[in-house]
Amino acid sequence: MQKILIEGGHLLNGNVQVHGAKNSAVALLPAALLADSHVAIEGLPNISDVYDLGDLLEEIGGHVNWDGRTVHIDPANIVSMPLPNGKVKKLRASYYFMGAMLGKFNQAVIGLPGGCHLGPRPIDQHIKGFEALGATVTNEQGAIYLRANELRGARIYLDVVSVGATINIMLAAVKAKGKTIIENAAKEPEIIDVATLLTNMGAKIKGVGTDVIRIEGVPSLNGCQHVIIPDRIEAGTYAITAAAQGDEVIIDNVISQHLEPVLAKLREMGVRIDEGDERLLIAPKKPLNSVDVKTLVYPGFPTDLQQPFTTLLTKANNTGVVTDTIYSARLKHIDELRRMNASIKVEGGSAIVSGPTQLEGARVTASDLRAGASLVIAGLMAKGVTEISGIEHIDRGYEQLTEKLNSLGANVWREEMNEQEIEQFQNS
Ligand SMILES: CC(=O)N[C@H]1[C@@H](OP(=O)(O)OP(=O)(O)OC[C@H]2O[C@@H](n3ccc(=O)[nH]c3=O)[C@H](O)[C@@H]2O)O[C@H](CO)[C@@H](O)[C@@H]1O
Ligand SMILES: C=C(OP(=O)(O)O)C(=O)O
Repeated sequence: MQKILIEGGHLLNGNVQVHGAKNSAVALLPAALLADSHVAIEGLPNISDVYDLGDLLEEIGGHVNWDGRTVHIDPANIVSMPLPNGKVKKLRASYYFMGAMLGKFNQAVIGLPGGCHLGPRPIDQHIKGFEALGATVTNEQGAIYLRANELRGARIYLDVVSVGATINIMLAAVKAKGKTIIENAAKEPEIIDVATLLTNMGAKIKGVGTDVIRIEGVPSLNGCQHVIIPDRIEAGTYAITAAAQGDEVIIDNVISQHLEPVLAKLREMGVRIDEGDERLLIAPKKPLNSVDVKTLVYPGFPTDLQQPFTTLLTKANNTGVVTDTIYSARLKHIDELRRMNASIKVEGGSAIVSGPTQLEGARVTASDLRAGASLVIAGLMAKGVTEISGIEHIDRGYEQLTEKLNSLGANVWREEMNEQEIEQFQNS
């Protein structure tokens, strides 16, 4: 087990390249099993969630070959094998095997998903959608059993705007008989990316990117080639990092429209941002002003950047209020930031950050992926050395984080934890 160490205080300069979107990748891989022949997906990130999903595809008979950042999936021998345990429990997106296997085989047995602990993360809207399409869904000893004689298109209104439910229902509906309409659908760019893959496979989907998606079922789907979109959350993390500790940082492979609410908030804080062709230049030349931030469904401010942004606010003048309306309990980074001298109060579900404070290096634990990112940014800003445990969460979503930061001038490294540290971490 490893930890990340950061010697803070170095000013960051230079270029950083963004990888393919984690939250697309983790849906594109299960979606590929719906095809009858070879699917190639280009630009995948080297992160543990992606490898775990590749392993799950192989467990059910898929042939998965990596050629650099391109994965080739031959789904011809995939069978409807139950996936009740093992890697499905490691990540959230294993739930996409429910929709994809139900769509392909009219049945699936998938363990309840893992992923970041952000408070309750129900999947009732996924199940509502599967049932509307004609499936019987039961929860037996922690695994979801889905069975249908045949899937039939239906009109499904989502009670909650959900990325996962929108994609999962699309995956199940593309081969259902007749028309499916998903109302109150989520509009995230990753949903459009998955619909693009499915359309290239021969699916008939209209309206993605709006809150009404219409799907006309087709009997079969073919193989295809697909290029993944850039990861807006990784790009946003580097934009926030640059605002916190940068001189001039250029972020390459960005669709800046995907980051509008984050760039707007950074500009409101006084950060200079130049938008170029697939790149952003971030240059925080002046003292930062605090802002309030409220997370919302896309195109609002993304919950996945709330924790990193909270860290940035510790450097700004005055008080900023951060409210996460998607995951009100996504606050586990706050205690760790306080250990580093941040002045943050939690009141009524909002984090009230008073600044500016000089953060100080400390031993802290990443409880989830973006809490990890927020602590890394804090470590870069802090005086002294910060030690972060729980970094397997960070590796779920950030490729070569230490290498990328060091290329910008940071001093970040990994070390093996000793037995006592592992014990402390496991008891924390
Ligand atoms: C793999 C992946 O893409 N993960 C992203 C996805 O997670 P995920 O797809 O799990 O998140 P959802 O969009 O489904 O969740 C949004 C909100 O809806 C609630 N909800 C969701 C489903 C449901 O059946 N019932 C229900 O009540 C959730 O508790 C949450 O409050 O979107 C989240 C919100 O942008 C991001 O933080 C995650 O990074
Ligand atoms: C919450 C996240 O991921 P997951 O849904 O995969 O746990 C995230 O990417 O911030």
